[in-house]
Amino acid sequence: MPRTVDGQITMEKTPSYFVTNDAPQRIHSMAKDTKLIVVVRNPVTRAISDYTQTLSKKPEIPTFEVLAFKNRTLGLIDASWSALRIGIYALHLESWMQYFPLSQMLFVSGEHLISNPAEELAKVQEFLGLRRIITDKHFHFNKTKGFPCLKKPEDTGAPRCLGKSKGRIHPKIDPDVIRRLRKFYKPFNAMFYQMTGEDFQWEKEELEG
Ligand SMILES: Nc1ncnc2c1ncn2[C@@H]1O[C@H](COP(=O)(O)OS(=O)(=O)O)[C@@H](OP(=O)(O)O)[C@H]1O
Repeated sequence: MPRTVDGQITMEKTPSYFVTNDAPQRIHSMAKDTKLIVVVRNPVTRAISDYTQTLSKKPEIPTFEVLAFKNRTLGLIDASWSALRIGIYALHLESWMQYFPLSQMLFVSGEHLISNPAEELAKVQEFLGLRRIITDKHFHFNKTKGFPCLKKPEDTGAPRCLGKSKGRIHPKIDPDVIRRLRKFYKPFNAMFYQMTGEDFQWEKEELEG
């Protein structure tokens, strides 16, 4: 990391740090006042999204349904498969809590980042001690893509949207597998809500879905 002078904020974004065993201790020994931002999303959707990304690079991999189980007949989920393991947020958060207080962590809802990006960005700006510069005037929802695009309010140019390879279409997964995964994550999600003091409503979202 480069040296940061007064008035500067140095940012680094590596999603895998959240699930890397050595990361909390190493980051803490580098700068213990580091602020941590984690974008979290319904772990079932996250797993399918993760799988979809791998599938786009390696089309020959087994189906999601095959990879998700150690023994499908027994309903034994393979929690060591990284696409599933990453979504056990409570487990990973526990390691970070050994080194950092919760006041130095912000959990951004991936779902809200799409449905209400301005509100989510307001939280980020406040957390970082920044003036609220990015507001709803900076977003334009692209219905075709299903994502908000970023625009400069004073600029008449086209808004900047997610690239072509982003927001991939997920394959249809066996509803029974989805049900089993929801059941699997339920206690871990509850633990995560309790630890963060925030209810991400992933169960409610599923009822509606
Ligand atoms: N701004 C914003 N808000 C909410 N969600 C977002 C945003 N940008 C990216 N995404 C979603 O994050 C998923 C991973 O993104 P990427 O595919 O771009 O990641 S990667 O860089 O290729 O690893 C991917 O999920 P899927 O839609 O399931 O593929 C993206 O849609």
